Amino acid sequence: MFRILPQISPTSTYSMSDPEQLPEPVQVNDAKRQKVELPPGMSKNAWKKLQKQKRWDEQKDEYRQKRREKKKIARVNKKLRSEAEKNDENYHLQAKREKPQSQIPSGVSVIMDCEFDELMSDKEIVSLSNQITRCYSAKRHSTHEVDLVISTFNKRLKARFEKSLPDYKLWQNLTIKENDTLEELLPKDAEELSKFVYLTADTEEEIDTLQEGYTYIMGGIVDKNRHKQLCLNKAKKLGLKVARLPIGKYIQMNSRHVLATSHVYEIMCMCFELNHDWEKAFNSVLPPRKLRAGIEEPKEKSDGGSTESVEPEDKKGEDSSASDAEGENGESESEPKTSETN
Ligand SMILES: C[S@@+](CC[C@H](N)C(=O)[O-])C[C@H]1O[C@@H](n2cnc3c(N)ncnc32)[C@H](O)[C@@H]1O
Repeated sequence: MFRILPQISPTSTYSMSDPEQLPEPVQVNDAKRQKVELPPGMSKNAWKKLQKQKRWDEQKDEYRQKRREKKKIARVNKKLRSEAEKNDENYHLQAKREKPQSQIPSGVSVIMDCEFDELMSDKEIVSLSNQITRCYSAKRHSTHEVDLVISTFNKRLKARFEKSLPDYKLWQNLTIKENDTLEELLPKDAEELSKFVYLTADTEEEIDTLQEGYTYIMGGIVDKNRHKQLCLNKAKKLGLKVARLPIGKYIQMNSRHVLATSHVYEIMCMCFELNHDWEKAFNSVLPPRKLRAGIEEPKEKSDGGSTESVEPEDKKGEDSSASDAEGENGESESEPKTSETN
């Protein structure tokens, strides 16, 4: 029930008690461009909100039922996948590794550039924090020392660690730069700068070997590739070389070649451990369900593709990654959205 109020303009002089003087209902176009009568006194926005609420009330049971079914299917699939992965030897290469007594210097450094706080949702920040934890674990278990620096470790990312993993301050062999941005960490000398390479899937330039004396930069962002060419453009602005991992050369994937940051770091560690055998390194890190054996790869769409990026699975007991926690469209079930435009 709503009270019908007349629309009063500053020049109106009619009396509220005289129904004869009430203004005519206003005609508006609804979303389907049909003319509908707007109750007098009700704004177009309020009317649209009300219609949306009505639609939601009518459809919510069906929506919830569908969501329950989808979750059930996802649970079954997850179980099947994890059983398949249990039997995959390559994938367990890295999981089975013991922490080495000492590490062989790799001569390579990695920077995770976390200057993208504003571009992520809270769930994506949680996922990124889980990825940093995975990188730290990979670093400690690697036979080779692959130096890792986390730059611009502040805002919600830092808050997440303070709240859920306060022990991170005791982590050794990982350099956390709270206030230094990537730009501030780069050398001013052009020759030195030429040994810094920003890794991105958005280039045709491909890495052959990880070169001693080089620093490889990874974008510390979880975005399901919403922000196309974000890191490529940042690298160009900073005058950095760019390169992608040689995925297509060695393996075939079910989805686009955009990997999660932690997978990229883990692959680099495994590459040293496996005598620069990229194929083995990819197979030991990427879950088998993401790989395709012997099937010809379809051409990627020129707009950057529409398939999902590959997120690492979160460990048991940790928060789920953004891709797991969100619905297919990243929406959550709640009231209908009211961000209508007029
Ligand atoms: C989830 S991706 C970020 C995607 C983001 N839209 C972008 O512009 O890069 C996280 C990071 O992992 C690294 N990465 C992902 N896939 C890669 C690939 N195929 N080759 C090289 N680096 C890759 C990049 O450094 C990238 O910034």
